[in-house]
Amino acid sequence: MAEPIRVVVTGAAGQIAYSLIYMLSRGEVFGYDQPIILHLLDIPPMMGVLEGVVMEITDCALPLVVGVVPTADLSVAFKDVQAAFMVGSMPRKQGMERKDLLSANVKIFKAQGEALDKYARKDVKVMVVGNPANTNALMCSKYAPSIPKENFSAMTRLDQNRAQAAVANRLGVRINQVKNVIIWGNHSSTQFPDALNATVEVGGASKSVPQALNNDPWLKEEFVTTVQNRGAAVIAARKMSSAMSAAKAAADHMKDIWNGTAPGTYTSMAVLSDGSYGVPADLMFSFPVTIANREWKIVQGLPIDDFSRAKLDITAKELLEEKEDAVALCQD
Ligand SMILES: NC(=O)c1ccc[n+]([C@@H]2O[C@H](COP(=O)([O-])OP(=O)(O)OC[C@H]3O[C@@H](n4cnc5c(N)ncnc54)[C@H](O)[C@@H]3O)[C@@H](O)[C@H]2O)c1
Ligand SMILES: O=C(O)C[C@H](O)C(=O)O
Repeated sequence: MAEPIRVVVTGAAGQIAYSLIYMLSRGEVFGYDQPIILHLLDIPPMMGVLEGVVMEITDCALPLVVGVVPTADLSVAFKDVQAAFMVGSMPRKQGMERKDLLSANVKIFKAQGEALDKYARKDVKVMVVGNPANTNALMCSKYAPSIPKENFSAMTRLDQNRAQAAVANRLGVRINQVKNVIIWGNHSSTQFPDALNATVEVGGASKSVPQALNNDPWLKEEFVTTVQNRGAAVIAARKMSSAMSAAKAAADHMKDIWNGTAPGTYTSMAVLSDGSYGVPADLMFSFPVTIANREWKIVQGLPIDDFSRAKLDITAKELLEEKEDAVALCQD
């Protein structure tokens, strides 16, 4: 058996963690032969609840879990971790935009960035789930200067999964027949869900999604707004934000970092912009990426027409504003 790896989940007593921990513990992310030591971080008032989660992990009798470290201490939580799921933060309530959470949450990511810098392995892969995820990830990496910036990403995989499911549904095909749906920009209602470059497999042949849909106006209208507002729709229905689907997306995201993307396939994640597609540099912007050897590369050369250009610019502008606010908040 391989040596165990240390994996931290923050917000470990919360909703998303409750589903995510089980997926990690089953081997769905790091592999069915990879033992893990789970570091579970939450805040002091949640230690009693976290104790219950630890009891349940024990009672699941999962052979890959060779250690569990519940803690409210950042120096313990981040010590020697190789993978970090940064979930812990406040979720939004009905009527809020995700960026309304910036003042409540960004300082959490500043403090945890500093702790990652001090205690984690330098090759740690850090994915941010807590909202506003892109800007939290940017600030987390800024406060962890000894860890390569490329090791930080923020999750837009839930949006991608939503978009892929919506396209598959519209076409009446199975989810795995649809490939290369892209989420551009912010994990917010300004994101641009783009199926214009996506493909669908029908009867062994690959076809472009716009072609398969006969250039249905749905693709540039209802599809975009439905995916942009899906998080709010779940909150309106559940009175709580998405958790099972968010945990699944977090597992998908880290699994792709760990194992790479399949040939001919790309995935979306928010990574540090290098100016590709005219997006300002130094923003955590969701791009299509391919991954090999645990390193991502932004997919280059996709066609961007005037419609897409306008959408990319709107979401980049929002991220620039969030960054400015976050920098100011972290200086307080
Ligand atoms: N990126 C995405 O696609 C996506 C999807 C769903 C939810 N989210 C976000 O994920 C976050 C968590 O959602 P949830 O439903 O699990 O919320 P939750 O309230 O159920 O759980 C959050 C947990 O974080 C803990 N926490 C708060 N401050 C902390 C800190 N400083 N250190 C460690 N833990 C801390 C809380 O005590 C709580 O146990 C929210 O910000 C939510 O908006 C993001
Ligand atoms: O929408 C939210 O606030 C939660 C989450 O980011 C989601 O997309 O479901």
